[in-house]
Amino acid sequence: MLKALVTDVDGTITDRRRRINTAAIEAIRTLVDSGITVVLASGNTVCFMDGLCKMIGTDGTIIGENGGVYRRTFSGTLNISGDQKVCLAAFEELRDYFAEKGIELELFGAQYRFADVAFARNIDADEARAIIRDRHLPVRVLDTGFAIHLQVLGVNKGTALRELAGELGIHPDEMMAIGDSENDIEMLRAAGVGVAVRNAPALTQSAADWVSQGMYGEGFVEAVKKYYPDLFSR
Ligand SMILES: O=C(O)COP(=O)(O)O
Ligand SMILES: [Mg+2]
Repeated sequence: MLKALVTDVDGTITDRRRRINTAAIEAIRTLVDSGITVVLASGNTVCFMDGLCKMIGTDGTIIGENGGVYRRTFSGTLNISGDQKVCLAAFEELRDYFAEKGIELELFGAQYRFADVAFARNIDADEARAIIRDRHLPVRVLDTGFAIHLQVLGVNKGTALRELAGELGIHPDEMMAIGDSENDIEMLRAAGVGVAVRNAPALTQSAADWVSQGMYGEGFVEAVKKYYPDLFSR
């Protein structure tokens, strides 16, 4: 049996408007009560995810800031593998570029972030990518559908999944990962089983071993039932 489930949050256990799917919460609790480690893996901040883990009922093992941070259990040490200084320097270049066009970039949760930079989707991510490329800045632009993030190259949810697997004493092949967006691609590849929910873009779907029929939280529940049939047959 797959020993751990690593799940994205926004767009995977929530709908497009970020309302959490209550059947997904129930499914996660069934896994946790059966001894499966459930890891929430998001672009979001540690403090946001801590509250979410408490209320859903996991042990607080998380991957945050798109792999820039990860931690085993609520009381574990927070590992910071991103480099926020580099991301902030790139953000300043983007901020100045878009300011000249009369567009103001709105940072998300800056005071709560350790490793990456996130801001509102009021610009075209591809235009930001072109600026980053032209200026040879060592960051990647990620559009999650909920925010735009800047992350240093070589850090993503997949690298964090592998490192976390080491801390948990299990192999990535014994893990299942579920996601909905381009920030999930590496973790879908890194895990033994990678699942994309139906609302995921084509590139994310093609990185998955299996794609659900249902969208958002319904797709999540479908995947959990498919890969853990014994836990849901009663
Ligand atoms: O923080 C975001 O932009 C999206 O978060 P997610 O990785 O949970 O989908
Ligand atoms: Mg998502």
